Amino acid sequence: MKIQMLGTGSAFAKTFDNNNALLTVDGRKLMIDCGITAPKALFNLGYNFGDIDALLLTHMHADHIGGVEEFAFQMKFLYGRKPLLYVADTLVDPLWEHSLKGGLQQNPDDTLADYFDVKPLPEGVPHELLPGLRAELLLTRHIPNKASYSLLLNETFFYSGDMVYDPDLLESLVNDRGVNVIFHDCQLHPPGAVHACLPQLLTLPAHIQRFVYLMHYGDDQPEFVGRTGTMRFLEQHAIYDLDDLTKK
Ligand SMILES: Nc1ccn([C@@H]2O[C@@H]3COP(=O)(O)O[C@H]3[C@H]2O)c(=O)n1
Ligand SMILES: [Zn+2]
Ligand SMILES: [Zn+2]
Repeated sequence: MKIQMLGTGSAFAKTFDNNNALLTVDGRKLMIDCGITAPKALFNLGYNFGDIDALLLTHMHADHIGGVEEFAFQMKFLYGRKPLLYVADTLVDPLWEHSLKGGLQQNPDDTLADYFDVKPLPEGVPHELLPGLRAELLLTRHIPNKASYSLLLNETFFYSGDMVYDPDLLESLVNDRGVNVIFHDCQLHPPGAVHACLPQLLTLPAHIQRFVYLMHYGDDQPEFVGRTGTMRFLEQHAIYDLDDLTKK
């Protein structure tokens, strides 16, 4: 599996694009989240929406879903096909009713299914998204009373949707489930009200920090290089082979 971050920025970052990712497995591509900057980021990297087989959404903030309307319209009117859309079963209805309907609805009975092959995912149940790519959604804490999901990919790769610091979860993923790569959102400055912040992540024990790669950071990230313990920053646009990350 290869993973390329289309962006590694926080919601308000301007020098980094939204924290969205492109996974390639056996020649097929799945996007994790599709924020406001995703259409331009894909274009700048030489891709287009026609290259994408499936989209997986973590939660309903614009840096994660703000590009979905363009994705849907391009697939319908430029590429003439419905991509797979994986989203938590609890978010299917709000995604359409609260975020997409205003732009995408053309006829009164239009739904998300007019644009996507919608695959609602229950929490905690592993599912094959593409051949060779399995995912389990984990409900993780982000905004009170607003569902947000993190991802356990192919059993050992944890990818945080936006989430607060949850050391118990990280400990149990590593100790009990064999997770050996953790991509984690990281707010550089405290307090970590809705995201884990760097001072909190720096308190993780060394045997966890060595698996952690930081993403979803602010524009002043360059000032923090070398100040992240044994955790490393992900670089947007770099292509990482998961096998290489697990060997480090
Ligand atoms: N209760 C909240 C809600 C939102 N926010 C900020 O708005 C951003 C929305 O995208 P995000 O990536 O989840 O990061 C959120 C916070 O920066 C915040 O700081 N506190
Ligand atoms: Zn975000
Ligand atoms: Zn968020």
